[in-house]
Amino acid sequence: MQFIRQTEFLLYGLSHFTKSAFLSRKKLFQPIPSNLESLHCVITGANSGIGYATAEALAKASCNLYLVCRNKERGEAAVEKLKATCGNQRIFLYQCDMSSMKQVKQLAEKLILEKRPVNVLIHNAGCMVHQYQLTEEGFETNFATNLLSVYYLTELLLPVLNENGPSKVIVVSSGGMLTEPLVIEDLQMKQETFDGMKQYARNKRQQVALVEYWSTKYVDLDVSFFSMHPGWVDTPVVQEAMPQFYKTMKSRLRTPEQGADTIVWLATSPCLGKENSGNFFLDRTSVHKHLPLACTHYSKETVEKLYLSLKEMVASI
Ligand SMILES: NC(=O)c1ccc[n+]([C@@H]2O[C@H](COP(=O)([O-])OP(=O)(O)OC[C@H]3O[C@@H](n4cnc5c(N)ncnc54)[C@H](O)[C@@H]3O)[C@@H](O)[C@H]2O)c1
Repeated sequence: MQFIRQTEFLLYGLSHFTKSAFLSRKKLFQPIPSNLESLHCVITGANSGIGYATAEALAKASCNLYLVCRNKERGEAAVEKLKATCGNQRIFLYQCDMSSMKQVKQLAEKLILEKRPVNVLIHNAGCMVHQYQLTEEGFETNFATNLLSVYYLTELLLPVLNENGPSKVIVVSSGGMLTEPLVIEDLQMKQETFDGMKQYARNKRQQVALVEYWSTKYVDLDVSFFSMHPGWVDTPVVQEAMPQFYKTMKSRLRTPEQGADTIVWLATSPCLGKENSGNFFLDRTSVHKHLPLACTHYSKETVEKLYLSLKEMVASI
């Protein structure tokens, strides 16, 4: 089955995730407006790659930005560069290691205390760590960064998002999730040989399922939920974590700006709301979450179990 999934994924990716696929679809895209002062956007992992390109496009669109970065110096450099190049002074830095739930909680508390009227939450920070590595709190690192923090920060900021609605939660997932079914047991891969790439793809599938779940659970809140795939993009994470893929695909990879395009569109388009909540996007289009032969479908009950496991894990933080 894994062979079928990988082959199907590769063929689909070569025709949909490359730079040329983006350029052919871009012809239909409308420009992003430049007067979006009413948007208050939190972006995690905002000092490099797709996160930085997202911040740059939103800064040019006059949005208020709260950049969440792990490293203070790199975060400050990103803020200064954005202010200088975009002529937007409403850009603020929040230092947070997203693999630490304690820090994620402090981040949410700070945003609430400072009364930041957040109405867009972009979960962009992500990692693919190949070694089995635990955080200080005892969580496997990929799981903590890619999934648990996404769950936790969203839940903590929901009251703020609702109060300042219509709001959007955007999760930067990955097409790699198409190669994995929804795993809800052994979330930290303790019971099998650790495989960082597999864990990353599982986390990305779990993100997509969680977004779907939130869209039905919080249907009465003034918040919509979206997941997306940026395409195959030339960024540090691809260079470092997937060197062979990077070497083979380098000339076909998208620029970070091209990868950020759908995130920026999701954040800024007034046409997106409850009717599209829970959907998975690629190149400004809602696309399917499963490959035809991959047998990756799951039930709502399964996602609910995942949700409850995550809830239990952060209960004592
Ligand atoms: N590049 C691609 O081809 C591709 C494809 C699919 C999905 N994605 C996703 O896009 C997102 C952005 O990745 P990118 O390609 O721009 O790579 P990147 O390495 O440039 O960006 C990842 C960002 O996340 C931050 N980050 C990682 N761990 C963190 C932590 N514990 N706390 C705070 N920040 C942390 C990094 O510092 C970095 O700024 C990721 O979620 C990634 O999974 C990328």
